[in-house]
Amino acid sequence: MLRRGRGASDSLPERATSCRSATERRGRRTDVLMMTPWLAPIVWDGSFNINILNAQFHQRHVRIGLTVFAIKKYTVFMKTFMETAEKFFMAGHKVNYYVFTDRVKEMPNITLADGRQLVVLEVPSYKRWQDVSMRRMEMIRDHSSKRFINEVDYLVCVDVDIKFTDEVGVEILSDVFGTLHPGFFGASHVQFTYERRKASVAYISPDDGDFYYAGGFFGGTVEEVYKLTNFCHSEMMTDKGNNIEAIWHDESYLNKYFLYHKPTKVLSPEYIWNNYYGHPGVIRKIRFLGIPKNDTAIRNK
Ligand SMILES: CC(=O)N[C@H]1[C@@H](OP(=O)(O)OP(=O)(O)OC[C@H]2O[C@@H](n3ccc(=O)[nH]c3=O)[C@H](O)[C@@H]2O)O[C@H](CO)[C@H](O)[C@@H]1O
Ligand SMILES: [Mn+2]
Repeated sequence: MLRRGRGASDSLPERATSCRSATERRGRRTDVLMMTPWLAPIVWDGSFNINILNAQFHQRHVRIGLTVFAIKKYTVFMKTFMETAEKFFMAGHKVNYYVFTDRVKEMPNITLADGRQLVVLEVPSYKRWQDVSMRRMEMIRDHSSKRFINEVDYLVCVDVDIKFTDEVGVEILSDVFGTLHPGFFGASHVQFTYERRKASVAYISPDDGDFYYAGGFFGGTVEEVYKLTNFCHSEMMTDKGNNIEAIWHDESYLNKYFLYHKPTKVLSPEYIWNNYYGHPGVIRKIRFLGIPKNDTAIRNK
């Protein structure tokens, strides 16, 4: 029988306090922008309670696909990428690694935790590194409709020359999300390195723009990632037909997409940091860190 005496009501404040305490102990973030002007959350350390979020996503039995490309010499990054992902990426959830490569034999042999599997997808390579980078959009699009839609709920699409250095969990998941580029989160939109030549379909006027998003970390539901990658690939093909290529390749087209299709969640640069930018105080956690590479030694090889 349901008791409505003192005992029951006494336990309520206690439970409420324990839910609030994690955020309250750390204090509210007043040092960073926490919400976009279209009311999408911006995810910073201290802005969420991972236990509540984990419980919600476990209830939904969510399945997450992590797409990564290791074409030609970039296979050297795979071991560290996988080892650190096993430690920090979506621990405790169902994860499929989708690794696109032209060198299947060079894939590392790593023991995965329960509920996680590696799917190696053999794909062609391109001569120019810019084409390798840009064609990711086409390949993610094609596999989204053919395969990913049947296997996972969300896709997270990232660069390979990176390691996980702290937890990246379900707090990032939303219909469609992008990540603030570490070089521009404090900058004004006129300083963003959007494509500024009107001849390119990736052009963004100096009057426009919300944020500058990094090409190396975006995602969303499979349906939304299909729309995003389809847009970016089609726009790249239009430019190619007109003999123009946007200044920062896929990243420029991604920024154009997000200008007109606002992300439903925005990740702080904690999720794509690079030590090249030092260590400002607002970055309390570095979760995903670029590995310094010698571009001339590794690109186009
Ligand atoms: C962290 C970040 O935001 N990175 C973006 C940035 O440059 P990056 O300088 O980080 O580009 P990059 O050299 O890492 O290339 C992008 C990705 O393409 C793949 N790759 C590339 C070449 C190759 O031979 N083999 C291969 O596998 C690999 O997964 C790599 O991580 O700008 C690029 C476009 O200029 C992309 O938008 C990247 O996502
Ligand atoms: Mn990279």
